[in-house]
Amino acid sequence: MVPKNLQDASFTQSPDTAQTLMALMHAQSEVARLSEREQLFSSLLVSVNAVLWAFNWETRQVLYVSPAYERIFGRSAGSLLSDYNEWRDSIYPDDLDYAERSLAEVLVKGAVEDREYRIIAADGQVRWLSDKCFINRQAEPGQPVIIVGIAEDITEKKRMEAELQRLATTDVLTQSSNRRHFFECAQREFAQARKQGAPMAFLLLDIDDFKGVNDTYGHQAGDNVLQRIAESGRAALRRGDVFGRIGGEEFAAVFPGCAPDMAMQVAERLQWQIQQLSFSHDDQTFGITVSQGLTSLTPEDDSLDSVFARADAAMYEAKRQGKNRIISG
Ligand SMILES: Nc1nc2c(ncn2[C@@H]2O[C@H](COP(=O)(O)OP(=O)(O)OP(=O)(O)O)[C@@H](O)[C@H]2O)c(=O)[nH]1
Repeated sequence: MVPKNLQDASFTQSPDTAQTLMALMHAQSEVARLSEREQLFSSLLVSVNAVLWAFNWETRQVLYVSPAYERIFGRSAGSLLSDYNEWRDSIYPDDLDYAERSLAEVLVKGAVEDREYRIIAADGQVRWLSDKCFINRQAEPGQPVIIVGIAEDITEKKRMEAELQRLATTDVLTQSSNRRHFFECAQREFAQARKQGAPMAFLLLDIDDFKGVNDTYGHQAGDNVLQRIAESGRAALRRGDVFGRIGGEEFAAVFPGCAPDMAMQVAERLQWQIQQLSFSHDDQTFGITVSQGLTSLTPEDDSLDSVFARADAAMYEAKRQGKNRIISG
């Protein structure tokens, strides 16, 4: 029998017994060391906010999933271990095909580190995951293919990215596209229309005597006018149209697939809607008008610049002719 405290054991017995006791002491300290390490690993796995997982590709069995799975997915790890379809069921339906295809890619590539897809957590919330996966390199030849992975909740990062994108492309005052974003989108529509030989109309809109609005009613009232014009502009658009504020009191729109007479109808409706707007400042009410320059893509247009220049000239012609009108150029 091994003494209770091996350290205190007396070594007055035979050399064999002493050796056995030494081996037992060593084994005991090894067990203590391993159990310490296991505790360390398990506390690491609990605190890491990412799901570590292992998957047997051949048997389609989830072999291991770390505690963060239950936190992020809101589902039971036990159910996932007994049925891999639990994972498929939690994927956002539009992303399921991509998530499965990119998982299979790991067999060819050895590692897939740019997988991002959405899941629907048990509470109904949609979350974004970055789910990197790797072939287990330590497997012996002939052993089953094990895929290991680390899935991180990147919902907040995605939200911040979307917010940054919105801030970079939106005019703060009117919440319309800013100049740079408008022209990026317009350029894309121009290239598409040229490629397909489809019609496309371009509209420029400039508020009449806007300086007078600021001077008479104040900058705040001027800002309000800009916001209401932007609302009218957005309301006049169909899906796929592009609209933005491209200067102080200047707005622009692109109507892809829109023939000239249809574009004129849109501009006339917008002109009328803006004429109906009524603004009040202290006890005064006032209205505003706009001048619009309209043009359409021609076979000679080899860049958006020439389309823009024609719309600009038409808009200045509208100003020259007395404002509050639409000129087609
Ligand atoms: N309130 C407000 N005013 C702005 C903003 N950006 C530009 N403006 C003003 O827009 C006015 C533009 O004046 P002008 O270029 O003389 O044009 P206009 O008075 O509309 O004259 P026409 O274009 O000839 O009809 C200036 O008074 C600018 O200060 C803005 O963000 N808010």
